[in-house]
Amino acid sequence: MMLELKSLKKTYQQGDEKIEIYNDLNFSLKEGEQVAIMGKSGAGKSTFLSLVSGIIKADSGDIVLNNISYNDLQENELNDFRASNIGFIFQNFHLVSYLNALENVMLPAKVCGISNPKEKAIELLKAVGLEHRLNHIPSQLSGGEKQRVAIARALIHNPKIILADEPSGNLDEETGIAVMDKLFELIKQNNTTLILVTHSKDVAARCEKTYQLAHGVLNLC
Ligand SMILES: Nc1ncnc2c1ncn2[C@@H]1O[C@H](COP(=O)(O)OP(=O)(O)OP(=O)(O)O)[C@@H](O)[C@H]1O
Repeated sequence: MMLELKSLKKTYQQGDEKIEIYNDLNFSLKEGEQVAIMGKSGAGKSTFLSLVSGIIKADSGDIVLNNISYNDLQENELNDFRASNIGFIFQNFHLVSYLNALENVMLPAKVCGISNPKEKAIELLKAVGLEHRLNHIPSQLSGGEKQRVAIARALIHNPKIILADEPSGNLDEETGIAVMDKLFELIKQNNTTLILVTHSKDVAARCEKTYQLAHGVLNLC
């Protein structure tokens, strides 16, 4: 297995109250698999992605990605591991506002010390149809263009896995479809593993499997 979540327990403290999100969450994913996660608002989908990314810690249990156990890593090791192994695509794009499209895409490659970041970034921006927008900063790009920059950025360091949180959530239907077409084309080319959180059945249907998260359990649909 490429990714395993073993008996994860996660609670949040809200004032005096403890909210339990998962008590015993188990999940596994093979390399190159694409899965969608659906579920009601508040079910814990974003929490799931944050745990897999190592940004937040579980109360107990373990996550193993590519044979590396998160429990065995110090915080700085986990940060390095995340930077080189995981790509992110968010609903709100999360581009750096003062960097142009090319510089935004080059960022993860620079962090990971990948060679020829500029050539690779240009290649990916061409692949998402943005070769004419290399020098535009985010405020000069449309929503669909920003999301395509975010897709190029998520792929530049050849991550083992991409975590996408409502990647087409802020786009009109037609643009959302075009952006998803591009994402899936690139992911299949590179055999990249994908976990995609979405409220859209159409987007989920592009994945090989769909899980429903409810009451702290992931059920295959
Ligand atoms: N840092 C936090 N502190 C306290 N409670 C939190 C925190 N983050 C999330 N929660 C709570 O945990 C629950 C799960 O949140 P999460 O964002 O994972 O849900 P979600 O399934 O992604 O929801 P949505 O579809 O609305 O984005 C929610 O009830 C939320 O209020």
